[in-house]
Amino acid sequence: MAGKQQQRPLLPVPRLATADVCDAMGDAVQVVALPFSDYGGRLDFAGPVATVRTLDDNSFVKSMLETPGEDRVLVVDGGASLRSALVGGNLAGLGVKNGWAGIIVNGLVRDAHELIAADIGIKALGLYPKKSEKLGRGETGVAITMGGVIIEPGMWLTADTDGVVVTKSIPSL
Ligand SMILES: O=C([O-])CC(=O)C(=O)O
Repeated sequence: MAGKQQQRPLLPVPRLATADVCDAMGDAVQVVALPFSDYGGRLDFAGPVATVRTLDDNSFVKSMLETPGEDRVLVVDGGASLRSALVGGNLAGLGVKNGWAGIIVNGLVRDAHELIAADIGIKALGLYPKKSEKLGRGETGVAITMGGVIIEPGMWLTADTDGVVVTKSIPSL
């Protein structure tokens, strides 16, 4: 008897697909070309960008997530460091509580089982069990360069399982 074929779970249809944004807006779209994986409970998220730049210190990630998110996306340039996790279950929970749409980390995160249960988008380069320092290093509200793209606060970011794209303003398709 033939066994039942195992099917991969269906992905939700994005409200605004990054592929459609790319097709419709051409050169006005920049793809953040980094090998992100999804860790949050939301696979599909978008909003105005807020930025943090830091290295192995998540003080500013926390202080930003403590402010009202207003459906923004926090983009964290962690310098692609593989030495510590910049976001875990507590910070993800803060992001949910304060109304952030998502967190994108050019670096690592931890507490995968908590992140997946959090109603927020979280993309990062990978997982790592050790937390970062909290010594107040870093800056916020600055232009950052990630995946070959300059990302400035106030730009519009669209993310889904295909990837991450930024545009100067909200895409109109
Ligand atoms: O506290 C940290 O540095 C990161 C973390 O584990 C959390 O957000 O729960």
